[in-house]
Amino acid sequence: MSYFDEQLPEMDRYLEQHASSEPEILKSLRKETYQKTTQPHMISGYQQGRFLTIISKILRPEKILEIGTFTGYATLCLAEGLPKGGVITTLDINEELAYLPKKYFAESEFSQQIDFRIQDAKDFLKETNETFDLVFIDADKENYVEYFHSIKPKLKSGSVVMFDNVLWYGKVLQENPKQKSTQVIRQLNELIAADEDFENLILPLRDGVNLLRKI
Ligand SMILES: C[S@@+](CC[C@H](N)C(=O)[O-])C[C@H]1O[C@@H](n2cnc3c(N)ncnc32)[C@H](O)[C@@H]1O
Repeated sequence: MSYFDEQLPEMDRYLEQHASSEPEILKSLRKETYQKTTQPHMISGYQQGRFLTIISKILRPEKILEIGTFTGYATLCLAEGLPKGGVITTLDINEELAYLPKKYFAESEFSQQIDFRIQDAKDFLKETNETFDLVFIDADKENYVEYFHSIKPKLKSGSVVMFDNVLWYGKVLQENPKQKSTQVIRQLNELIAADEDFENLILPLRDGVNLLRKI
């Protein structure tokens, strides 16, 4: 769900009409996500998907990490920017839904470059010694601050991190939020803004993307 989608649907349509078109495989995946899942709004979708692809194509990352695969829409968008030999590791804890991303990953031209794991991201980040050029974090909001601390040592100068949903449907403006997720997202945005190891900007794209570059 995007801000414009709710507030000014005609602007949302205008934005889509004036962006690059979505590859056919993503159209099918989006359709099947809406048919087969109970929370299809979690999908990144058209505009954010094109944004992820462009960032990935600019960076040409050897190693991408995605936290929160869901049906694999953003995974395939990010994979479009991988150079030959590059790999995207994507993590999710939902085993029941895994058949869907698996099917589309296998069909895609990136099947050999996608490392899809059913694993809790907190465990993965504790175990891995890898470093990443591009990271997309789009999972359990309550753990966003923990993800920020654990991803930091796994970045190089120039690595890019994107946290999704950092406007949290506008709830970040609440001064004393009761919801834990809102509290954590507010804390995350403050931590990032104060961290001199990064330059960042919150893009008001869909539900807000905090875009960080490690200095
Ligand atoms: C918003 S969806 C991801 C959407 C996807 N990135 C896309 O663009 O279409 C969030 C996903 O995070 C997964 N998730 C939640 N907690 C997680 C955790 N601790 N580790 C890995 N994945 C998790 C959920 O199962 C869910 O599929």
